[in-house]
Amino acid sequence: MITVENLVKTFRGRGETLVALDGVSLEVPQGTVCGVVGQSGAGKSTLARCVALLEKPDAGAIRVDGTDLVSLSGAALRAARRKIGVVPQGDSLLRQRTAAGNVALPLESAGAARLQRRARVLELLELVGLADKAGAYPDQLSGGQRQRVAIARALAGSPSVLLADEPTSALDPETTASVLGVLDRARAELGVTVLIVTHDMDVVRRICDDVAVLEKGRVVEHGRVLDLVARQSRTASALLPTTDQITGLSSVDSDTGYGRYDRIADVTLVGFAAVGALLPEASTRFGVRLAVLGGGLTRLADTPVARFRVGLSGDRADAALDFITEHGGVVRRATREEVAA
Ligand SMILES: Nc1ncnc2c1ncn2[C@@H]1O[C@H](COP(=O)(O)OP(=O)(O)OP(=O)(O)O)[C@@H](O)[C@H]1O
Repeated sequence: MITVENLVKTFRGRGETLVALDGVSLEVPQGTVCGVVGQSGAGKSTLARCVALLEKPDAGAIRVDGTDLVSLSGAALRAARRKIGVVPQGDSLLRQRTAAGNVALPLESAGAARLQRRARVLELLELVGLADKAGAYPDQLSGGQRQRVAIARALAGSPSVLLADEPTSALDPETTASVLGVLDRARAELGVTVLIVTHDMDVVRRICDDVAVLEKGRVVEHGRVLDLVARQSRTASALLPTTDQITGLSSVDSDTGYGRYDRIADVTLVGFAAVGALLPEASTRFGVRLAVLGGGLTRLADTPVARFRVGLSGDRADAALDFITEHGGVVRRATREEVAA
């Protein structure tokens, strides 16, 4: 488990102080993948650099398995650094070393014996699917393969935390999938806690259990991705299909305000059962006609999630929406003003 408590980091320059992290707190349970997202300049990389112990925060604590790493120095700090594997931003391999040579580097620094090193390097290259590329030089590898070697190198010291700063930037979608697959495997097979800094919400969609949204050095949203999409949140807006503006409803009924539907609502459904069955069941049970006006289906890791804008016609439209809510759907009824707009 990583716990970040009230982290503050400022930079001084040309007479002014820039607050990059303004009291950031975060909890990442062991074995989960947490995405750190936010606009450019929000403080994501600074947070990653502090957690990697490459930057010393002005205040606050970073606890990994209970130990506050900020308070360490000397040999204890060096030992703590080994517990945090870092996949740096961009191309970070040494050109003159083979894939195996790059992965071996941290093991050499730690003084591991030759035979032990060999076995560990092969094991790690196997994990990232590159056992057959042990002797290849970085220039002979694709961008995605180089990134997977960097992940293997970061895992060499058996860290409990793996930190990756924009691991998929500049990669095409297929290569991105293979790199994310490797990070997911590291979590599943080694139980490593993974922190990924990214501006790509698709990375969050595909592998993150948790997400933290940074804005101007502060955490403005943090939690389980599946919990956040089930409410009105920034994460839901960024990850779920957009429900289109209500169109084709020009003849607004002066009594109901809802045009040709008795009710219009945005409905978020999480999980196989809800996505597959809830809307038709509500429609049949309450004798309500239900039309999908917008939105769509997406997938968050292995879980299907849908957000639809629906129009309901029938006397029991409200009862049908209540039924959807009672069965785990998240319903937001459109207001008359929204419909009339
Ligand atoms: N070494 C530094 N010296 C001075 N200012 C810095 C330094 N590192 C970061 N900053 C500033 O701190 C703020 C946060 O930067 P940071 O790189 O952490 O943001 P970010 O969210 O990672 O942005 P990006 O997505 O563009 O990488 C920015 O205003 C940046 O200019």
